[in-house]
Amino acid sequence: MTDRYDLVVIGAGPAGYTAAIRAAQLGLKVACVDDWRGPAGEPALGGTCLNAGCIPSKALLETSELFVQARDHGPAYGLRFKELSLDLAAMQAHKNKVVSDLTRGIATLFKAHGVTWIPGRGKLLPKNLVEVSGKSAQQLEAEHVILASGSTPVNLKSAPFDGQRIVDSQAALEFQEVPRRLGIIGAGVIGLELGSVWRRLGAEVVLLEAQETFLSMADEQVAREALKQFTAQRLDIRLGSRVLGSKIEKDGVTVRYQDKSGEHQESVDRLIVAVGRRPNTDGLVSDGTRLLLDEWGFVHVDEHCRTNLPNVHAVGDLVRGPMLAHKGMEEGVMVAERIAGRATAVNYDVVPSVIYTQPEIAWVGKTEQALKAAGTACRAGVFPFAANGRAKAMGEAAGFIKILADAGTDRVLGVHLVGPNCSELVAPAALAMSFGASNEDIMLTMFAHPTLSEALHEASLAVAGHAIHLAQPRRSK
Ligand SMILES: NC(=O)c1ccc[n+]([C@@H]2O[C@H](COP(=O)([O-])OP(=O)(O)OC[C@H]3O[C@@H](n4cnc5c(N)ncnc54)[C@H](O)[C@@H]3O)[C@@H](O)[C@H]2O)c1
Repeated sequence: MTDRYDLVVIGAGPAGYTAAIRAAQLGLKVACVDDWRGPAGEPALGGTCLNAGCIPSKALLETSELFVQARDHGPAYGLRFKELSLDLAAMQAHKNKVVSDLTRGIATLFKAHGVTWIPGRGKLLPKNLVEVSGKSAQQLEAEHVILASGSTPVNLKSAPFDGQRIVDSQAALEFQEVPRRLGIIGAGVIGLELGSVWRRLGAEVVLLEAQETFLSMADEQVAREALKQFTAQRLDIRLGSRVLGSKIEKDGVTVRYQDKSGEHQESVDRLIVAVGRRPNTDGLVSDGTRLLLDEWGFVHVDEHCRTNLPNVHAVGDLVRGPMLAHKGMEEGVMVAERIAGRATAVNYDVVPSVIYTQPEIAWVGKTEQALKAAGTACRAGVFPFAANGRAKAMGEAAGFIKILADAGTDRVLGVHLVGPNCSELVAPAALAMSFGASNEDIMLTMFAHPTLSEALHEASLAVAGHAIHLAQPRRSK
């Protein structure tokens, strides 16, 4: 028998489950097909983000940061304890509980909204039929289909995953002991976050990064400050290092790489490969279904996430743009609303990015170098956390907030942050930008004292040349 739905979503990561819930809220009959299996082989909702990415990594980042705070700063803050030790099994158990609570939460939300969850692998056939394989094998008829099958880590030929010594970002969350020496290929978002976790817990960490420029997607001033802080934490970041090959030994891995000075070799206990992710399009559609991909292998879509096939949309990591859960979620909402007849759009100019290291790195809008390259004249205001009372009280006064405003119109074009809680502080900046705020709008807003967010206010005053808590302000009216 073939069940009929208004909408079938393939993939229950943030983009897919959000689309399914929003469509159900709008009165559509919705099914969501997903093949993720949890640690005991049970079907689990939430995709990579909840099960093996954003959420578990944040649990480990939080605990490892608490450990460092207590070990390195506790005594200076007047905290005395006999001995601080790490119970890695308990740390992992905490992380696993956070994950299972949240994935079960999605199941509850599906139930509450009347979304039918079908565990199994979905494949799009011609005429919007969806074939589900696995235990619940069946065919579904769909008026609309949303493809949201996500992405998987890129496997390098020079260092292929073996699941034990050479691992991807998922396996790197499951280490049952702290590696003595950890190698990471790629000093991007994942490399830096996972490197931070294991460095804080005592591992020596070497990151091999092919690019000569550190964090080339970030504002240069932010990247420079972050590199300074990470180097002080003894994250050994080697830029311009191209991996040539690797060899798994009895008790570790040897990596061969090349930089300007020649060929080198590095021996580590474990090697994490974090060189990007690729869209999951393998087996997503049948041979007879002519779904158009772009030149990088992403599903080709327009600004409203429409594919070349009638009534078939694609969202999240499967399509162009940054591979960020929140970008996928907004696309999911947009597509669900458009299917239900609303004229919703995503504002791709205001997508916040965050790297959850310590200090945290975040930005929204354009970098100073991108504005320069485009010939857009802008005014910059920078305010350091060293002059913010709350950051001082927290003992986390490194970093700054930088605002870039159009020199002619005063409109805020970019906000760049490095420092404590910047993952949260980027939200008011994104809010201001999504309302098309001018720098003066931020200047005229009252911020609570003493808070970290005052640094955002002071950065806006610095754009105009009169930050209150800067010793050497520019003279201005
Ligand atoms: N906090 C977050 O928002 C978050 C967290 C995790 C992942 N993600 C997303 O997931 C995706 C994947 O993350 P990622 O860190 O793997 O990718 P990334 O693109 O952020 O970083 C990969 C890095 O690997 C380098 N690289 C590529 N090939 C290499 C090679 N052969 N040798 C050495 N270096 C090499 C690249 O130059 C780049 O700096 C990204 O799009 C990222 O934005 C986001």
